[in-house]
Amino acid sequence: MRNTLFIGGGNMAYAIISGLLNKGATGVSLRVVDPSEDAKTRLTGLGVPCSATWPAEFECAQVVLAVKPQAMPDVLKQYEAHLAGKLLISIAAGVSVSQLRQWSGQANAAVARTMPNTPALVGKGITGVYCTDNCTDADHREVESLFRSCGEVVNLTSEDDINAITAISGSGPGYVFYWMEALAKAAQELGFNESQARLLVNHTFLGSASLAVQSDESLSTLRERVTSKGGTTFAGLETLRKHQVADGIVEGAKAAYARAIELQGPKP
Ligand SMILES: NC(=O)C1=CN([C@@H]2O[C@H](COP(=O)(O)OP(=O)(O)OC[C@H]3O[C@@H](n4cnc5c(N)ncnc54)[C@H](O)[C@@H]3O)[C@@H](O)[C@H]2O)C=CC1
Ligand SMILES: O=C(O)[C@@H]1CCC=N1
Repeated sequence: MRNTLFIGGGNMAYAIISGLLNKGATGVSLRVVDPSEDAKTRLTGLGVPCSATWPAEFECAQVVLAVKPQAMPDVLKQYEAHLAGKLLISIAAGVSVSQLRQWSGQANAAVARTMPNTPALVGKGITGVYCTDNCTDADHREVESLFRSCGEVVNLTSEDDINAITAISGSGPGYVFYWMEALAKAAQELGFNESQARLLVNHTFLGSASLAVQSDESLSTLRERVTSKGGTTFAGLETLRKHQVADGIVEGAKAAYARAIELQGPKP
């Protein structure tokens, strides 16, 4: 693995770095630049040096851009002098390749625009990867192995697919936790205490997702297997349908996609 500098050491950088360390990378090949004391404490705890300014002594051919989309223009301007000739690996939602090139002052930068998700923290993430044409085969391999260390990788050939994947798997854990919270609330209303409710919900989602991963059958078939005619699941699902829950999920994902496009701004 190449030496890699992370710009931004917040939640996602922490998740990816944890994955890399779990797969055998060492703090020697990684650095983080982040002015936040919190980030420094957490990353130092992992054995990865984190400094408030660019670590001049650290040589690297690639940087991971892991700051908030709104901070990206200023951050790229701030570090412009250090970025020349480096592979830029962005994880930011709704920040386009052309914006990254413009703000970093490198019209021809090799860029990997990616979209991971928070389950990366436990090695169960999924990351969409789009590489510009001027990325080398070695660049592709580096980016893929970076994200394979924290889960699955899906290679994409169109940049817009990154916005679509943001709406599905990037934001997806947010929708899943929203649903889990609601089911845990129902469990408590039916008399379970908080920790029992959490256990029941955690294992219902974990078990269902594991079953779906291991099964060749469609999601509809798996759902039908649970649903006895005139039984309890049928009653539950009928009520979900009456409340148009499926439509709400589809509309929610579309709203996330629209927001990714909006963050990206007009095409140059
Ligand atoms: N949280 C999520 O589920 C996902 C987030 N992303 C993307 O990851 C990026 C980071 O998100 P989070 O980690 O959630 O945010 P975060 O707020 O936890 O981390 C951002 C970090 O950037 C640091 N930072 C701010 N200004 C800086 C500067 N000038 N130089 C260096 N570091 C600076 C902050 O101190 C902070 O630690 C965003 O662009 C987001 O779109 C992508 C996939 C999933
Ligand atoms: O909500 C966001 O904008 C980021 C990107 C995907 C997940 N979290």
